[in-house]
Amino acid sequence: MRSTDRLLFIDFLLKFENKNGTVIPCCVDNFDCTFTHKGGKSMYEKERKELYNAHLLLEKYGLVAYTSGNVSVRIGDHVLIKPSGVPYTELKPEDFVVVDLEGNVIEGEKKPSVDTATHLYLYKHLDWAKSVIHTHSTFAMVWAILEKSIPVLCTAHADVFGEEIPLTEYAPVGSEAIGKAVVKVIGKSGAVLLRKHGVMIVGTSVDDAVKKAIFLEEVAKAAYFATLAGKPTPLPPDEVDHLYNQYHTKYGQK
Ligand SMILES: O=C(CO)[C@@H](O)[C@@H](O)COP(=O)(O)O
Repeated sequence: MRSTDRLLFIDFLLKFENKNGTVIPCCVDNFDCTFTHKGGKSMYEKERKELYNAHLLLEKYGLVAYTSGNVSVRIGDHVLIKPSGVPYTELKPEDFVVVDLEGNVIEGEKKPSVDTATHLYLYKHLDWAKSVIHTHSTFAMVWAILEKSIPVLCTAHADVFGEEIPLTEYAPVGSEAIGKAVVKVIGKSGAVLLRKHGVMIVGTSVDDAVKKAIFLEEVAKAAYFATLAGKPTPLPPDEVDHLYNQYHTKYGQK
Protein backbone atom coordinates (compact mmCIF):
# COMPACT_ATOMS: atom_id res chain seq x y z
CA MET A 1 0.00 0.00 0.00
CA ARG A 2 1.55 3.37 -0.99
CA SER A 3 2.44 5.45 2.08
CA THR A 4 0.06 8.22 1.00
CA ASP A 5 -2.77 5.67 0.78
CA ARG A 6 -1.67 4.30 4.16
CA LEU A 7 -1.96 7.75 5.76
CA LEU A 8 -5.31 8.36 4.10
CA PHE A 9 -6.46 4.93 5.30
CA ILE A 10 -5.29 5.64 8.90
CA ASP A 11 -7.05 8.99 8.77
CA PHE A 12 -10.22 7.27 7.51
CA LEU A 13 -9.87 4.58 10.22
CA LEU A 14 -9.45 7.10 13.02
CA LYS A 15 -12.36 9.23 11.86
CA PHE A 16 -14.48 6.09 11.46
CA GLU A 17 -13.39 4.77 14.85
CA ASN A 18 -14.01 7.99 16.75
CA LYS A 19 -17.45 8.27 15.20
CA ASN A 20 -18.54 4.66 15.54
CA GLY A 21 -16.37 3.03 18.19
CA THR A 22 -14.19 -0.03 17.60
CA VAL A 23 -15.34 -2.32 14.85
CA ILE A 24 -12.22 -2.01 12.74
CA PRO A 25 -10.20 -5.15 11.99
CA CYS A 26 -6.56 -4.51 12.75
CA CYS A 27 -3.54 -5.50 10.77
CA VAL A 28 -5.16 -5.58 7.34
CA ASP A 29 -2.63 -6.29 4.52
CA ASN A 30 0.14 -6.69 7.12
CA PHE A 31 -0.66 -3.14 7.97
CA ASP A 32 1.18 -2.35 11.26
CA CYS A 33 -1.44 -0.63 13.31
CA THR A 34 -0.01 0.45 16.60
CA PHE A 35 -3.07 2.31 17.79
CA THR A 36 -5.07 0.51 20.41
CA HIS A 37 -8.79 0.00 20.41
CA LYS A 38 -9.99 3.02 22.30
CA GLY A 39 -13.44 2.62 23.85
CA GLY A 40 -13.91 -0.70 22.10
CA LYS A 41 -12.88 -4.30 22.81
CA SER A 42 -9.22 -5.27 22.93
CA MET A 43 -8.11 -8.26 20.91
CA TYR A 44 -8.07 -11.63 22.69
CA GLU A 45 -10.12 -10.74 25.80
CA LYS A 46 -10.29 -14.38 27.01
CA GLU A 47 -6.56 -14.98 26.54
CA ARG A 48 -5.76 -11.68 28.30
CA LYS A 49 -7.64 -12.87 31.41
CA GLU A 50 -5.93 -16.28 31.22
CA LEU A 51 -2.49 -14.65 30.93
CA TYR A 52 -3.29 -12.23 33.76
CA ASN A 53 -4.28 -15.11 36.05
CA ALA A 54 -1.10 -16.96 35.08
CA HIS A 55 1.05 -13.99 36.20
CA LEU A 56 -0.87 -13.81 39.50
CA LEU A 57 -0.28 -17.55 40.06
CA LEU A 58 3.47 -17.13 39.50
CA GLU A 59 3.43 -14.35 42.07
CA LYS A 60 1.22 -16.38 44.47
CA TYR A 61 3.77 -19.25 44.42
CA GLY A 62 6.70 -16.85 44.89
CA LEU A 63 8.27 -17.72 41.50
CA VAL A 64 8.61 -14.06 40.47
CA ALA A 65 9.37 -10.82 42.31
CA TYR A 66 8.09 -7.30 41.44
CA THR A 67 8.77 -7.19 37.64
CA SER A 68 10.89 -10.30 37.09
CA GLY A 69 9.67 -13.05 34.80
CA ASN A 70 7.04 -13.04 32.09
CA VAL A 71 4.41 -15.22 30.44
CA SER A 72 3.22 -15.30 26.84
CA VAL A 73 0.68 -17.30 24.83
CA ARG A 74 0.63 -18.01 21.09
CA ILE A 75 -2.67 -17.29 19.29
CA GLY A 76 -2.25 -18.26 15.63
CA ASP A 77 0.32 -15.88 14.12
CA HIS A 78 0.13 -13.57 17.12
CA VAL A 79 1.67 -13.72 20.57
CA LEU A 80 0.21 -12.03 23.65
CA ILE A 81 2.98 -11.11 26.11
CA LYS A 82 3.58 -9.19 29.34
CA PRO A 83 4.61 -5.53 29.00
CA SER A 84 8.20 -4.86 30.11
CA GLY A 85 9.00 -3.76 33.65
CA VAL A 86 5.40 -3.44 34.93
CA PRO A 87 5.11 -4.53 38.59
CA TYR A 88 2.66 -7.39 39.15
CA THR A 89 0.69 -5.18 41.54
CA GLU A 90 -0.03 -2.77 38.66
CA LEU A 91 -0.44 -5.31 35.83
CA LYS A 92 -3.85 -5.32 34.07
CA PRO A 93 -5.19 -7.62 31.30
CA GLU A 94 -5.42 -4.68 28.88
CA ASP A 95 -1.67 -4.00 29.38
CA PHE A 96 -0.60 -7.17 27.57
CA VAL A 97 0.91 -6.53 24.17
CA VAL A 98 -0.02 -8.34 20.95
CA VAL A 99 2.97 -8.90 18.63
CA ASP A 100 3.35 -10.85 15.40
CA LEU A 101 6.03 -13.55 15.04
CA GLU A 102 8.53 -10.92 13.85
CA GLY A 103 8.02 -8.86 16.99
CA ASN A 104 5.96 -6.06 15.40
CA VAL A 105 3.47 -4.63 17.88
CA ILE A 106 -0.06 -5.29 16.64
CA GLU A 107 -1.90 -3.95 19.65
CA GLY A 108 -0.68 -2.36 22.86
CA GLU A 109 0.54 0.96 24.19
CA LYS A 110 3.29 -0.48 26.37
CA LYS A 111 6.69 -1.89 25.33
CA PRO A 112 6.57 -5.70 25.20
CA SER A 113 8.76 -7.79 27.53
CA VAL A 114 12.55 -7.55 27.10
CA ASP A 115 12.43 -11.34 26.47
CA THR A 116 10.02 -11.11 23.52
CA ALA A 117 12.67 -12.14 20.97
CA THR A 118 13.34 -15.30 22.96
CA HIS A 119 9.66 -16.19 23.30
CA LEU A 120 9.16 -15.69 19.53
CA TYR A 121 12.24 -17.79 18.72
CA LEU A 122 10.79 -20.65 20.81
CA TYR A 123 7.38 -20.41 19.11
CA LYS A 124 9.06 -20.44 15.67
CA HIS A 125 11.31 -23.43 16.46
CA LEU A 126 9.10 -25.61 18.68
CA ASP A 127 5.81 -26.43 16.94
CA TRP A 128 4.27 -27.81 20.16
CA ALA A 129 4.93 -24.52 22.02
CA LYS A 130 1.68 -22.74 22.97
CA SER A 131 2.89 -20.84 26.04
CA VAL A 132 6.29 -19.68 27.32
CA ILE A 133 7.18 -18.72 30.89
CA HIS A 134 10.36 -17.13 32.22
CA THR A 135 10.99 -16.93 35.97
CA HIS A 136 13.77 -16.23 38.44
CA SER A 137 12.40 -18.75 40.95
CA THR A 138 14.91 -18.97 43.80
CA PHE A 139 15.94 -22.64 44.07
CA ALA A 140 15.89 -23.26 40.32
CA MET A 141 18.07 -20.15 40.05
CA VAL A 142 20.46 -21.62 42.66
CA TRP A 143 21.06 -24.61 40.35
CA ALA A 144 21.46 -22.21 37.38
CA ILE A 145 24.03 -20.18 39.35
CA LEU A 146 25.86 -23.36 40.37
CA GLU A 147 25.80 -24.21 36.63
CA LYS A 148 24.34 -27.64 37.37
CA SER A 149 21.38 -29.49 35.77
CA ILE A 150 18.85 -30.93 38.23
CA PRO A 151 19.00 -34.76 38.42
CA VAL A 152 15.82 -36.83 38.89
CA LEU A 153 16.07 -37.41 42.63
CA CYS A 154 12.38 -37.88 43.51
CA THR A 155 9.11 -39.28 42.18
CA ALA A 156 7.51 -35.80 41.84
CA HIS A 157 10.33 -34.82 39.44
CA ALA A 158 9.91 -38.05 37.46
CA ASP A 159 6.10 -37.64 37.33
CA VAL A 160 5.98 -34.13 35.85
CA PHE A 161 9.28 -33.81 33.95
CA GLY A 162 10.44 -37.40 33.23
CA GLU A 163 14.05 -36.30 32.70
CA GLU A 164 16.95 -34.35 34.22
CA ILE A 165 16.30 -30.58 33.95
CA PRO A 166 18.96 -29.45 31.43
CA LEU A 167 21.20 -26.35 31.71
CA THR A 168 21.82 -24.02 28.78
CA GLU A 169 25.06 -22.34 27.84
CA TYR A 170 25.22 -18.70 29.03
CA ALA A 171 23.24 -16.29 26.81
CA PRO A 172 22.72 -12.50 27.18
CA VAL A 173 19.32 -11.09 28.19
CA GLY A 174 17.06 -9.51 25.59
CA SER A 175 18.08 -11.32 22.41
CA GLU A 176 17.21 -14.50 20.52
CA ALA A 177 20.38 -15.99 22.00
CA ILE A 178 18.51 -17.32 25.02
CA GLY A 179 15.94 -18.90 22.68
CA LYS A 180 18.69 -20.59 20.64
CA ALA A 181 20.38 -21.88 23.82
CA VAL A 182 17.05 -23.29 25.08
CA VAL A 183 16.20 -25.06 21.80
CA LYS A 184 19.65 -26.75 21.89
CA VAL A 185 18.95 -28.55 25.19
CA ILE A 186 15.15 -28.64 25.73
CA GLY A 187 13.58 -32.10 26.05
CA LYS A 188 10.11 -33.61 26.70
CA SER A 189 9.89 -31.86 30.10
CA GLY A 190 9.72 -28.42 28.48
CA ALA A 191 11.75 -27.08 31.44
CA VAL A 192 15.23 -25.61 31.15
CA LEU A 193 17.68 -23.81 33.46
CA LEU A 194 19.23 -20.66 31.95
CA ARG A 195 22.88 -20.64 33.06
CA LYS A 196 23.53 -17.85 35.59
CA HIS A 197 20.03 -16.49 35.00
CA GLY A 198 16.88 -18.45 35.77
CA VAL A 199 14.21 -20.64 34.22
CA MET A 200 12.52 -21.03 30.84
CA ILE A 201 9.40 -23.17 30.55
CA VAL A 202 7.66 -24.14 27.31
CA GLY A 203 4.12 -25.48 27.64
CA THR A 204 1.41 -26.97 25.44
CA SER A 205 -0.98 -24.47 27.09
CA VAL A 206 -0.78 -21.65 29.66
CA ASP A 207 -2.00 -24.06 32.37
CA ASP A 208 0.62 -26.65 31.40
CA ALA A 209 3.40 -24.04 31.52
CA VAL A 210 2.27 -22.60 34.89
CA LYS A 211 2.07 -26.10 36.40
CA LYS A 212 5.63 -26.89 35.24
CA ALA A 213 6.98 -23.58 36.62
CA ILE A 214 5.41 -24.33 40.03
CA PHE A 215 6.61 -27.96 40.20
CA LEU A 216 10.11 -27.09 38.95
CA GLU A 217 10.68 -24.84 41.94
CA GLU A 218 9.31 -27.55 44.30
CA VAL A 219 11.70 -30.24 43.02
CA ALA A 220 14.63 -27.79 42.70
CA LYS A 221 14.22 -26.88 46.39
CA ALA A 222 14.01 -30.50 47.58
CA ALA A 223 16.93 -31.58 45.39
CA TYR A 224 19.06 -28.66 46.61
CA PHE A 225 18.54 -29.42 50.31
CA ALA A 226 18.98 -33.18 49.71
CA THR A 227 22.28 -32.49 47.93
CA LEU A 228 23.36 -30.24 50.79
CA ALA A 229 22.46 -32.90 53.37
CA GLY A 230 23.94 -35.90 51.59
CA LYS A 231 24.71 -37.69 48.29
CA PRO A 232 21.28 -38.57 46.90
CA THR A 233 21.23 -41.03 43.99
CA PRO A 234 19.03 -40.45 40.92
CA LEU A 235 16.03 -42.71 40.27
CA PRO A 236 16.71 -45.53 37.73
CA PRO A 237 15.79 -44.44 34.15
CA ASP A 238 13.13 -47.14 33.66
CA GLU A 239 11.41 -46.13 36.91
CA VAL A 240 11.52 -42.49 35.76
CA ASP A 241 9.85 -43.46 32.46
CA HIS A 242 7.23 -45.56 34.29
CA LEU A 243 6.31 -42.71 36.67
CA TYR A 244 6.24 -40.15 33.84
CA ASN A 245 3.91 -42.26 31.67
CA GLN A 246 1.67 -43.12 34.62
CA TYR A 247 1.38 -39.44 35.61
CA HIS A 248 0.67 -38.25 32.05
CA THR A 249 -1.92 -40.97 31.36
CA LYS A 250 -3.69 -41.71 34.66
CA TYR A 251 -3.03 -38.91 37.22
CA GLY A 252 -5.84 -36.60 38.38
CA GLN A 253 -9.30 -36.75 36.83
CA LYS A 254 -8.03 -38.32 33.57
O1 LIG B 1 15.78 -11.23 33.55
C1 LIG B 1 15.42 -10.22 33.03
C2 LIG B 1 16.31 -9.06 32.88
O2 LIG B 1 17.61 -9.40 33.35
C3 LIG B 1 14.03 -10.13 32.52
O3 LIG B 1 13.67 -11.40 32.12
C4 LIG B 1 13.05 -9.71 33.60
O4 LIG B 1 13.51 -8.54 34.17
C5 LIG B 1 11.68 -9.49 33.05
O5 LIG B 1 11.71 -8.54 32.02
P1 LIG B 1 10.35 -7.91 31.44
O6 LIG B 1 9.68 -7.13 32.54
O7 LIG B 1 9.46 -9.07 31.00
O8 LIG B 1 10.78 -7.04 30.30
